[in-house]
Amino acid sequence: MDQEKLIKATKMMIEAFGEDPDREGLRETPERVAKMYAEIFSSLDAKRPEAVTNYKVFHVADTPEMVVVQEIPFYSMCEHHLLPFFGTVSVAYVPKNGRVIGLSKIPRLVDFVSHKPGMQERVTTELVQELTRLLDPAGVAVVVAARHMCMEMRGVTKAGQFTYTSHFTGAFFDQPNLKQEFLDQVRGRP
Ligand SMILES: Nc1nc2c(ncn2[C@@H]2O[C@H](COP(=O)(O)OP(=O)(O)OP(=O)(O)O)[C@@H](O)[C@H]2O)c(=O)[nH]1
Ligand SMILES: [Zn+2]
Repeated sequence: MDQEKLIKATKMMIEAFGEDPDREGLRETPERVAKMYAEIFSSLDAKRPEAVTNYKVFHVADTPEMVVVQEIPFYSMCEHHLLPFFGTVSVAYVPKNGRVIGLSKIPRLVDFVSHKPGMQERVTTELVQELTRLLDPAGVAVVVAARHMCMEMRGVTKAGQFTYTSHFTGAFFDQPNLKQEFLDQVRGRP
């Protein structure tokens, strides 16, 4: 990420607001903002989740029916307004041939797909795609519940609403009872 450019752009924005970029409270703001974007858009630099951590696959003798990780908090930025959207992601997968992944890798994948400018729909589908690529499970289920600051602090200004998105593949798509079991676990828990 081009830190110099971000520093210059932030200074220009402060000037465009009609504010004084040299006043005490704002003097170091361009540097802070540049560092902040490097952090919250870290996936633009990493490009692939494997650049941040390994995604070792483990083998277990008895394959569980499904693995569920509930309500993983996430923060992202909408690409339309560069304002935050945030909430929780619940993820489940059905292992194939005893293949499982370290549990912490699922929140790490959530961070990877959300640390760039995006849309809630893409957080949802990219998470499914990455888990499928890394583990090749028999099915993946993802439900995202999020609040969008671009709908709360500006524009339509409707506060406190959750937007839900979901994506189901493989066994979750083919077997309605499995999908229902997952939904029963995450329902009403935004
Ligand atoms: N589908 C989807 N839309 C989003 C997401 N985040 C923001 N948006 C919407 O993106 C749209 C951008 O629409 P535009 O008409 O170009 O922007 P705008 O004039 O600022 O729209 P308003 O928000 O209605 O004032 C808005 O309707 C936002 O609510 C998201 O994650 N998914
Ligand atoms: Zn927006």
